[in-house]
Amino acid sequence: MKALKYINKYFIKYKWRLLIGILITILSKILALKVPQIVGDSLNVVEDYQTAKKNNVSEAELAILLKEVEHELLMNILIIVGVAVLAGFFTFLMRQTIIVTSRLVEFDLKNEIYQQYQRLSLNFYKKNRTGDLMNRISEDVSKVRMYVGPAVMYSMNMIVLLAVGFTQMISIDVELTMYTLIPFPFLSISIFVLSKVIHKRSTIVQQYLSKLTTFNQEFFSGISVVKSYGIEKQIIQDFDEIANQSKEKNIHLQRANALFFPLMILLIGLSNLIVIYVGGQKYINDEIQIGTIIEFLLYVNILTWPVAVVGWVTSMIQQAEASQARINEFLDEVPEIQNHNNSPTNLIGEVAFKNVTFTYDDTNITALKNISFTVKPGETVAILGKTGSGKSTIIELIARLYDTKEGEILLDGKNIEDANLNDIRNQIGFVPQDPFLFSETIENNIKFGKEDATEQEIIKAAKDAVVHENIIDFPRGYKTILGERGVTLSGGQKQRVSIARAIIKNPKILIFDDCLSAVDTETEERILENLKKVSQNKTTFIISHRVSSAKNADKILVLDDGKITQQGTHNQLLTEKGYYKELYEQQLLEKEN
Ligand SMILES: Nc1ncnc2c1ncn2[C@@H]1O[C@H](COP(=O)(O)OP(=O)(O)OP(=O)(O)O)[C@@H](O)[C@H]1O
Repeated sequence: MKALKYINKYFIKYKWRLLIGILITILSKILALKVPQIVGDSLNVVEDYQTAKKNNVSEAELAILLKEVEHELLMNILIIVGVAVLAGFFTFLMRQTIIVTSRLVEFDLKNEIYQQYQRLSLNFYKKNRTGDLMNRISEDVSKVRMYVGPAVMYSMNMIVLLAVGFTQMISIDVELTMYTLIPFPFLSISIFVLSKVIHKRSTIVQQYLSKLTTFNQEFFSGISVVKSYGIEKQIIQDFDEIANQSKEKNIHLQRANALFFPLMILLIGLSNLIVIYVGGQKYINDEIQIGTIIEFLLYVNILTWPVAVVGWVTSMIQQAEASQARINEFLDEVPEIQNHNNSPTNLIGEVAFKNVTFTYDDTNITALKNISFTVKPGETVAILGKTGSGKSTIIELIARLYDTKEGEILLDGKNIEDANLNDIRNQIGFVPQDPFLFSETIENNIKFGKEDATEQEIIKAAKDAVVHENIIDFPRGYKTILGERGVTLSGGQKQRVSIARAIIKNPKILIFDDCLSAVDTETEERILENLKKVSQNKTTFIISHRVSSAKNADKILVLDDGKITQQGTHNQLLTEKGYYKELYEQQLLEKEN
């Protein structure tokens, strides 16, 4: 129950609702336990009448007795009906309070996990798979809800029924109660052992469920690769393999689960036999009345459910414990990138790297080696270099997606880690290498950069990104829905919508990570021309493999294996022997051909 302690704060938050629910549960169970007593009394009244009949009581007295018996039976029937109606009403209220509380806690917990997901850094998402993330916020939270709602409700049921039921039984006949109780310790021990097995097996089942979700999620995301390589058969085989393993683990779990009820029924049946045998002997010896035996049999049957539920509730709690432990693992994760400053940071736009060396933790690849450069506010910098030379790493550090351990990154002369994280991200317009668009309208995808953007602003941004003409060609224009259920944009169109999204933010720093790779050189020219206007007073980073994207930049950095090998303007670099000049000549040749 260590992990589930986390949920206590929600019990406190909803204490009144829960307390009322628990009170109602107690009332409804006390009422339900009145029934055996009334049935027992009724039978005893009938038996008294039969005894009187045998004892030669006069006709007149018998007639009066019969009337009394009939009256009492009628009253008892009415009471039983009344109790049933009231108990039903209380059960309804009990669900309305306790089960509704569990839904509220489920909602809160999901929100909490979601907020933590938002806080966590990029590295966390690299280490954990999407299917697993989804499973913990859905499947695992559902398991925890079962603990907060049904488990609490049934536990209360059980405690009240057992406490009140046994008290009533003992008050009638201590010896008979003791005999009736004999099977219960066996029941508790076997439940305990079984629950442990169930806990172990359900943890494994949960892991397999995560595996399946992850597999499917990746398959759906990569559907075009799967289809184009024609590897559906292989995928089906892989899926079958995981699904089969998952099925085996589930069957394994169900085998243990299936033992619960037969075990309960066996031991409860034993209790019934004991009541009939011991009770019967006591009746023969005139120690108890016939109604008492019936009353005991009813008690045993009423107590069957709560005792049977012990096992269910135990396994529910253990499954919730396993799930909450998985949830806590993520909730306890400290975001690698922390905000150390809550006061506002307004960027001017100077960016400087001072002897920055950066190694990725997961791969141990040193992507940047002793990098130093300074970019003045409003300048445009182009970064060129072979693939894997560290270009994207530089801009990921500027957006503080990672923190560097060696060297310093300065924004406007101050260490980037001392700036307000939220503010710097808000003042950076970042177009990633592989742009992601949501299954939403084009308009909303562009507005993502500025929630309150007007229609004019959206059109202006789209025009600057040279995508406006493409958008208005769609029948629904800016209202065209993208993604799974909508239109699929070409690679170049996606890049340009993504550029519009960055431009509309009107940020202080604009970053384009090789985002013109999928557009033809003519469109590239037009975009770059527009960007000249847009990026006035904005520090702009353009990562590219093309000289055409870099040639107008105020400064060009050439990277090789994490080091800056050349630095200067287009004209300066053309006078030097090196990667830039080679690239220029090679691309010039390609153009001519
Ligand atoms: N998230 C990451 N985790 C671990 N290693 C990474 C990560 N991202 C990049 N690397 C490694 O760091 C090195 C530099 O990568 P980076 O993406 O910065 O290069 P790049 O110049 O932008 O390449 P490209 O032109 O292909 O985009 C590469 O060796 C790469 O494998």
